[in-house]
Amino acid sequence: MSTPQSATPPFPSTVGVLGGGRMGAGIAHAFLIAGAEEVVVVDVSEEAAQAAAGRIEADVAASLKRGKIHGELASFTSRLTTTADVTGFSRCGLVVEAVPEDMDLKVGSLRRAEAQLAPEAWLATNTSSLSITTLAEHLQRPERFCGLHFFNPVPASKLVEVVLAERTGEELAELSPRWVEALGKTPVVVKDAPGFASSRLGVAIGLEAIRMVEEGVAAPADIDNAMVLGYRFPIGPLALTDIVGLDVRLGIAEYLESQLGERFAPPQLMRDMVARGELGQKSGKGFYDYPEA
Ligand SMILES: C[C@H](O)CC(=O)SCCNC(=O)CCNC(=O)[C@H](O)C(C)(C)COP(=O)(O)OP(=O)(O)OC[C@H]1O[C@@H](n2cnc3c(N)ncnc32)[C@H](O)[C@@H]1OP(=O)(O)O
Ligand SMILES: NC(=O)c1ccc[n+]([C@@H]2O[C@H](COP(=O)([O-])OP(=O)(O)OC[C@H]3O[C@@H](n4cnc5c(N)ncnc54)[C@H](O)[C@@H]3O)[C@@H](O)[C@H]2O)c1
Repeated sequence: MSTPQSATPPFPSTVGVLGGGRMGAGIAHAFLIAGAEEVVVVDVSEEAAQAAAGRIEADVAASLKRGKIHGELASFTSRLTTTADVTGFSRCGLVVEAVPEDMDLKVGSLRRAEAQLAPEAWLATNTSSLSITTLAEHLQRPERFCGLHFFNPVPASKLVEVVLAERTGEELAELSPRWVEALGKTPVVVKDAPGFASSRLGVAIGLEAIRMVEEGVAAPADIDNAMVLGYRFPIGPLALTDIVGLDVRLGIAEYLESQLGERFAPPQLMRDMVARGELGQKSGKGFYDYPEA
């Protein structure tokens, strides 16, 4: 996958990202390497904003090393602003929200972002599962809001789900898939439904794999190998849960349980691991160990 770098990308020239964690950093990286004039990442504190800058720089450096993009590191990072000051969004034509998967937190964060935006600017959420229609009910301009669901790891993923809510306007429905294509990715347009087209299936497999560990059916590596070698998954469901983050998947599962019933009830083992801080790759321990984290 090589990313096009056109002089005038068909997305707003200044893009904001709210929450510069695993996904926010990836989203910032995607817009930077596709030619955004400026990407403004707002996180909860100056310290968190600094950490976001480090993640984005590492993503850009990895893409350079892999030969996916060309040029000096500074030619990308000089277009990046990371800050705790949400007023930076006032110069953005599009803001993508990527704070943790919690309805109340997302509502508050989206409202805070929208309050800074020019009336003609667009707003999107990277939620994995939450109802875009419900989120939109809390906004002043629901017609300028949609879901842009990026996949992890963003630099390696070719997919973005575009989720259209009941009140998403026609102009945004037309524009948003074109933005995704300009990032060198493929848009899949889905109706607003819990877990959309992807998380509902992906989380179901991940939760079942955790229940199998809980029941002692097989060791994590054997469950993963069964799916990698038997079903040709690129990575096993437990290794993937470690990459996504157990806390992230727990948030998604809790919401899907509330909407779709007990088949999405998070296993006790998952709750216990999250309570112990075993969040996967980012914390150094999940179903596997990551000594370098
Ligand atoms: C929870 C949410 O709501 C939804 C989600 O996001 S769920 C998670 C979905 N994600 C997945 O299922 C991930 C599936 N697994 C994978 O894609 C792969 O296993 C993996 C990319 C994680 C690692 O793959 P692996 O083979 O070990 O690494 P590697 O061979 O180096 O990379 C595979 C491809 O990704 C590219 N890539 C990986 N990291 C990259 C990076 N940082 N920058 C640019 N490209 C990268 C590689 O260049 C390679 O592409 P190529 O074949 O065109 O050269
Ligand atoms: N991890 C994944 O694989 C994945 C994939 C696709 C979508 N998502 C979704 O993306 C979102 C973020 O997930 P993540 O994995 O990047 O989480 P993360 O924990 O890595 O990052 C969250 C970031 O948000 C920041 N934050 C918290 N509260 C904030 C606030 N009030 N204002 C601004 N920033 C705030 C945190 O400091 C952190 O930097 C979630 O909705 C998740 O469901 C995650």
